[in-house]
Amino acid sequence: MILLIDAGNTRVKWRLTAADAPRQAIEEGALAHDAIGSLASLRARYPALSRAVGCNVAGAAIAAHLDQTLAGIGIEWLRPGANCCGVRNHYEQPARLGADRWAALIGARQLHRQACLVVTAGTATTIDLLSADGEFLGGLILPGVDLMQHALAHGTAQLPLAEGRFTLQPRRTVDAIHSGCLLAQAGAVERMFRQIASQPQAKCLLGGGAADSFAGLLDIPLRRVDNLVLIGLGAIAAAGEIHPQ
Ligand SMILES: Nc1ncnc2c1ncn2[C@@H]1O[C@H](COP(=O)(O)OP(=O)(O)O)[C@@H](O)[C@H]1O
Ligand SMILES: CC(C)(COP(=O)(O)O)[C@@H](O)C(=O)NCCC(=O)O
Ligand SMILES: [K+]
Repeated sequence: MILLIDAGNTRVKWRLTAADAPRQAIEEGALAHDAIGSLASLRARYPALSRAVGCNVAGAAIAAHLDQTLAGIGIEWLRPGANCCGVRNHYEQPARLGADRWAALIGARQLHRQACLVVTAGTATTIDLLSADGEFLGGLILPGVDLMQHALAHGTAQLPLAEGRFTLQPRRTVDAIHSGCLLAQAGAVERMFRQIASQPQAKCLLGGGAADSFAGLLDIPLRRVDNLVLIGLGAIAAAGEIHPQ
């Protein structure tokens, strides 16, 4: 039994799987950073749990807390490399790519073996290009929806942090902010998708906590897939492409 862990800047997503069936969740969940300790109960409830494979982009303190919580098992942390599970990493410095982005690309490759735009709407939004041959060609990082709205509220005198409604012709401040932040996300996605739109069966795979806030604005071939990172980690673990520390 393997515990897959995706430690993002807002939430830690986790999935317990059988070693030979990484896509079937025995149990899964998402935790706020201050609830990481609750993962310790999995060891008592699942004595067969023998491995943990994770990626962390939330900093060393979160990694240390997870390592401490799962000390009896030992977490094998993913470090992006040049190649893994049929995906080639064209980042100038491959190891500098976010491990979540790397795992999500590998997860996407498991699900769609044509040209693909891998979009994760998390704390930040990432928009990554994967060729039909599994080449990671590069991608964007932009503030997530929430971060955009917080930036406006904190960076200006008059803009509130308040819920607005989406409209194409906003006539209220809160709607202007909400609509601007959502269209910024959708615009970046649709603009990047143009690079692969003409390729056969090109598709956008969209996941992440904020995905549903703008998925409906996207006028491109789309598949909503949450937890691409966990799917990728499962594939990496099953392929033996992550090496115990
Ligand atoms: N229902 C929602 N509508 C819009 N944004 C949401 C919603 N639920 C969560 N979010 C946002 O999603 C982000 C967290 O998503 P997640 O994929 O867990 O991020 P990360 O991987 O960065 O931890 C946060 O910015 C949060 O505000
Ligand atoms: C861009 C990210 C912050 C996204 O993380 P998240 O929003 O999922 O917490 C993360 O992938 C990261 O820290 N990347 C490292 C820099 C890079 O990918 O170039
Ligand atoms: K930072």
